[in-house]
Amino acid sequence: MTTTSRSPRALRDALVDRFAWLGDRTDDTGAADLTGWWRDPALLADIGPALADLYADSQPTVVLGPESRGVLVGTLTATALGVGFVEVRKDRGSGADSDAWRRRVSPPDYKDRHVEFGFRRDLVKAGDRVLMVDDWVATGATALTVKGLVEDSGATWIGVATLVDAVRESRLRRDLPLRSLLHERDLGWYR
Ligand SMILES: O=P(O)(O)OC[C@H]1O[C@H](OP(=O)(O)OP(=O)(O)O)[C@H](O)[C@@H]1O
Repeated sequence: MTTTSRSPRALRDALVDRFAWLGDRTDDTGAADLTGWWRDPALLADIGPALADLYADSQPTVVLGPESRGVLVGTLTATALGVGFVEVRKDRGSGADSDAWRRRVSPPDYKDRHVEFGFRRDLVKAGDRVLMVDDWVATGATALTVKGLVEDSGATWIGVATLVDAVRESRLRRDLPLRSLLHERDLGWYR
């Protein structure tokens, strides 16, 4: 267990309080303004430990976070766990070191995009136990693609910890598996 300064209920209330919707909400995460969460020092300190606690008994050896906000919340979580962190880069393109890079293209995400995700092969190895962390999960395209990359590497996949669960297919919660601090409906809007 890591340590948060407040109960899960109080943390959820603080996240809801600091959250804002922008625009007309037609753009899912594009209309969700999470920036208030990072501005509150006490909230910033609690987010990593709270995400880590979602998988308290799983003993990850590394945390993976996709660009861009997965890098922010993933780093907080890895720090709370005392393990290292791997950036999962998007649409990195080909480079001279392409053999060193593990890549997969996603199915359509919440913006109907096919995104290429990747990380350096030597950063995730067989024997690692991998926790993925992100701010928001909608279609699950990002999470499923990262899961595939981890399986390609021979490492053990634990699951996904996210701040907000906005999944459209509930089977994803079991299949990924996915655990969250908030559901989209806690933020005052639900399809
Ligand atoms: O479940 P999915 O449909 O895959 O959507 C979830 C992803 O979308 C958001 O990232 P976004 O693509 O907006 O990237 P950004 O953080 O770089 O803005 C969010 O941070 C997740 O990574």
